[in-house]
Amino acid sequence: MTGPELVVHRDKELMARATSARLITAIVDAQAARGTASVVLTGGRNGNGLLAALASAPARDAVDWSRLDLWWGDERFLPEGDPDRNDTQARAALLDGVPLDPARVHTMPVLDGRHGKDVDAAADAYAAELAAAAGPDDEGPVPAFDVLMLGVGPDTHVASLFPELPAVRETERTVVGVHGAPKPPPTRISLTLPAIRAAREVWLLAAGEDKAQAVAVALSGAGEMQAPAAGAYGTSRTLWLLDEAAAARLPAAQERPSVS
Ligand SMILES: O=C1O[C@H](COP(=O)(O)O)[C@@H](O)[C@H](O)[C@H]1O
Repeated sequence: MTGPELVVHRDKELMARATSARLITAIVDAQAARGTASVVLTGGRNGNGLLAALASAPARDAVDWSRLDLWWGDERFLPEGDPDRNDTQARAALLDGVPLDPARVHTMPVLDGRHGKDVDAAADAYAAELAAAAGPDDEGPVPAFDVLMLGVGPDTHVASLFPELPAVRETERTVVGVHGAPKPPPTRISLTLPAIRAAREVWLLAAGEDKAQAVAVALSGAGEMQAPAAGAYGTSRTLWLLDEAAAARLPAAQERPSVS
């Protein structure tokens, strides 16, 4: 377990641009060290803002997109192409504009696809895909992702792990079907905390004053059942990337100077 490091940016636009630069560097470094890189994408406003910033960053050409594996931390269980799916939004923001290898874009299953309406079977299938990608050096049935990103919801949810729902209590499975999520749509697929914790680096993204309370709670010793974001950390690094509005309610001891 790694303790959280905080970086506070002036506003959400700057946060998105700085984080896209950080992600480019992380991918290039991983590709230089291991030949390939693996990144877990998040949905939501901050995740899509970051992808849009990356799309317009000149340094994006430093990435070898054909040697990048993309996974998702969670997905809204909706039909393929639905505008509310996280993968649809990620394609529009970035993925359709870069030369990825389609075989390395590991989207989560769709409603009415191979598993019909059975979200639990769909989650099991994604777990099997992750297990097949795990190598002998990886601990357990998930790859050691280079960077796993999580948008933090105003209720402290990350991925589709909502406070007090069974998914956040999962200790064995790496992917679960989520039923009755308080944020629409109610049926989702999510990585679990054990899968998230297999990542080398976990980056938690939060911008805007509606995230300030969640950030303060998660970073003030709350339990992961009440505040799932508190249970998300990486094996090498746990980085909270915030804007000033989201950092506004942190205790003074945790505040960091803004970067411009
Ligand atoms: O529904 C979801 O919400 C969270 C947070 O989204 P935000 O718009 O409040 O930033 C997101 O991280 C997750 O992937 C998504 O499915």
